[in-house]
Amino acid sequence: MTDIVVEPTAVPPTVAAAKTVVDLTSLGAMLLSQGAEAKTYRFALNGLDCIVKERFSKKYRHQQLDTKIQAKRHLMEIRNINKCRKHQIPVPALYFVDNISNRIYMEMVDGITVKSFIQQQQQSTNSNNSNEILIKLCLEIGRLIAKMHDNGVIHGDLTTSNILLKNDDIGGNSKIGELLVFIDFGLSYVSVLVEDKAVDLYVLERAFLSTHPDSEQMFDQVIKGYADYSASKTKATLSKLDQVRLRGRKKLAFG
Ligand SMILES: Nc1ncnc2c1ncn2[C@@H]1O[C@H](COP(=O)(O)OP(=O)(O)OP(=O)(O)O)[C@@H](O)[C@H]1O
Repeated sequence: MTDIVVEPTAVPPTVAAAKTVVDLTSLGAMLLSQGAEAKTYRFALNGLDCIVKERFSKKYRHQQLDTKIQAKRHLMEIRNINKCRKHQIPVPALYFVDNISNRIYMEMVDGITVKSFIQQQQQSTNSNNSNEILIKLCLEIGRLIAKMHDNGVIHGDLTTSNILLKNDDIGGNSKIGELLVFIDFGLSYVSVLVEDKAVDLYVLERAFLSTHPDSEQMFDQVIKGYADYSASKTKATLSKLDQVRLRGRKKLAFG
């Protein structure tokens, strides 16, 4: 049986039906980054500026296992981006999905990572204004994560690199919350368990503290935003977070 791979180019379907997956760079895509599991390209999809995320094989893994893991992460990423979008949690729009090449063609967010933004603000000379902006930003991050959890989505890899901030006049910071976009849902899954929600927050806390010096107060604002979303819905998760932290400290101390 011949595999049919449909490439979203302007070529006629007879030409697009190919036995092998076409290298994106040969279609004019520009490689932006290569992570542990996927490559990210910038690509013009019939004139539409987009990002293509393509999962690649890990040669050290058993091939069948690798294919299974790739397919699962690809599927979870699509499913949970869609779920978030349905519930008005900001994520890129999905334009096209290819389940054979494991490629996701999505909206290109014109902006920077929250990681870079925090670093810029921490170096700013107007520290009062920067603090105010960072407080608003962190409150909103917390609120949106609570909303994601309330809708059953666990991100699985929350870091300040996996949240983007759209380019805008951030100096007029009243709408900073509207500029956030969550990406990288490859490790996401669906769960309503407080344990899973608490671990999701703990992963973000570790990322904050290891990436940004003196960020304890910023993370406190994330927690405040999370709690403010709905005290009744978030209370159990936040008390579980204390237990998860304790476990984390014991693990660090005793291995
Ligand atoms: N929709 C998007 N718009 C703009 N930039 C994006 C978008 N999606 C991803 N990127 C950029 O590509 C980078 C890698 O994307 P992503 O985190 O989804 O892939 P990844 O390979 O899983 O990364 P890593 O292994 O480093 O976690 C992001 O840090 C971001 O800079």
